[in-house]
Amino acid sequence: MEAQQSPLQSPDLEARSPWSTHAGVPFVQVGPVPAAINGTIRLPGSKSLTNRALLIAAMAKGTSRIEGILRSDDSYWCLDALARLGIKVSLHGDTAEIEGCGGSWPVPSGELYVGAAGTVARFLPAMLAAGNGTWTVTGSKRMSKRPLAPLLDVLSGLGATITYKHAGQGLPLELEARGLQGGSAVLPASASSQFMSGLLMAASYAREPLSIRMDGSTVQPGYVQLTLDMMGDFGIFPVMADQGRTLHVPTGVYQGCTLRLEPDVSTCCYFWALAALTGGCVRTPHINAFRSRQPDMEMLDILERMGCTVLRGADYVEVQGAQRLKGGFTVSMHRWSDQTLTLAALAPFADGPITLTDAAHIRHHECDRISAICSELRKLVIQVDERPDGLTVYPGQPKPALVDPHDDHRMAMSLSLLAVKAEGIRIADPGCVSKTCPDYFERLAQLGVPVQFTSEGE
Ligand SMILES: O=C(O)C1=C[C@@H](OP(=O)(O)O)[C@@H](O)[C@H](O)C1
Ligand SMILES: C=C(OP(=O)(O)O)C(=O)O
Repeated sequence: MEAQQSPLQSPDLEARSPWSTHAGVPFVQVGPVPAAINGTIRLPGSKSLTNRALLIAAMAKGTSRIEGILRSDDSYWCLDALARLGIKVSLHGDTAEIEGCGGSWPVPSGELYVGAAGTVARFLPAMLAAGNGTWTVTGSKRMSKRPLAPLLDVLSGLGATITYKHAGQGLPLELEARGLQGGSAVLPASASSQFMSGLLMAASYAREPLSIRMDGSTVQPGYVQLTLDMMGDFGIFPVMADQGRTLHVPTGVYQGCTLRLEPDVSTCCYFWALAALTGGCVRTPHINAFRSRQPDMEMLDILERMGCTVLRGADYVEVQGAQRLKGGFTVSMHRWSDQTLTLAALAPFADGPITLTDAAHIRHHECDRISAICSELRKLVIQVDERPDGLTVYPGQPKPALVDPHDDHRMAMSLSLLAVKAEGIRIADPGCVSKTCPDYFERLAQLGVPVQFTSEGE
């Protein structure tokens, strides 16, 4: 029998794009798996790389060809905003050809909707501010509550005029752009690395060189490195100083180029976890295990620590599961916090408790992720201790329940991992995976995981 339920949160369906899946499907029942899961899974490009590449290509001089883009809600809203700005993009499957505007947006006014995409909400305002025009920027209900003020304060200091449409310094807002002055800026980076990435991407279009100092301890600094790498691909090379805390960005215009994007390592992690949980073997091609800079590559070290075998190649990663997963350790999630939920879902099946720390900022992601995963694990009768910056999950066998992903793709994908090893777990609102992996449940099914979409009462 399912445990007693609390009411489900209603998702913000306006943020689901034409690329989303499972509209109106209330539940999905996943698992249990009858045997080890073995297979090869080819995933599309990283969300982080896709939205960086699309936006930088739009600002560049000349045409860019971006191969292997992700087609999901987050990239849809990025492309939608670019179309409204007058950028010509042609899409052929997973290849985008983009005619860059060289820094002056062809349509200098209008309304731009960023959906629930943190990458678009934090990168686009900076890139708009580097041009000339007046735009209204709106986003999903949750995105309107997520932190944005530190970036907007710096953009105002550099020349933009920002008017907030609601109380507080967030979306929706009107941004009047007159180009960015150069000079120096101090950017608080402890709530999100995306502020720094956004400002960096726009900085070379300032009138003078801009030096940006990161204030406080930067969360997930690896994403700033991804930004610097992508800027380099388009010909702009900031210089680091002060042990990486300050970046000097020269003036200059991005040059259009051709790029093939690496698959999304954050999404790979769910499939690696599937191998770990079932004692199976999952291979993900086209990841360079020695050179990939995607922060969630750190998951592989933890899977090894849990007893899995990881094969690393120049063009693949393969994870082989363990007979019994090992626990009894603490991990700092400061550098790769998107996988906090994945580890919390693996933890009940380990032989000792697992403590996840240094992730207070994920309370401001797609939902309050620490509170949400604790509440859903408790519905499954798994013992958890919640702390301000993380949680401890104790070993246990999940009981049947209906669980709520809180309109968060990573909650849904992580809850599906718990369901793989238990009877009778249903997940509400399966379509929320569309933010980064619209065909997630179909991919599980292709690998042999029982997946059934159901409606109430079935
Ligand atoms: O720059 C990026 O592409 C991202 C940065 C991180 O966000 P925060 O630094 O806001 O935590 C990460 O969680 C997100 O999924 C992607
Ligand atoms: C935090 C995430 O996304 P966003 O880019 O919206 O911040 C995420 O994908 O886990």
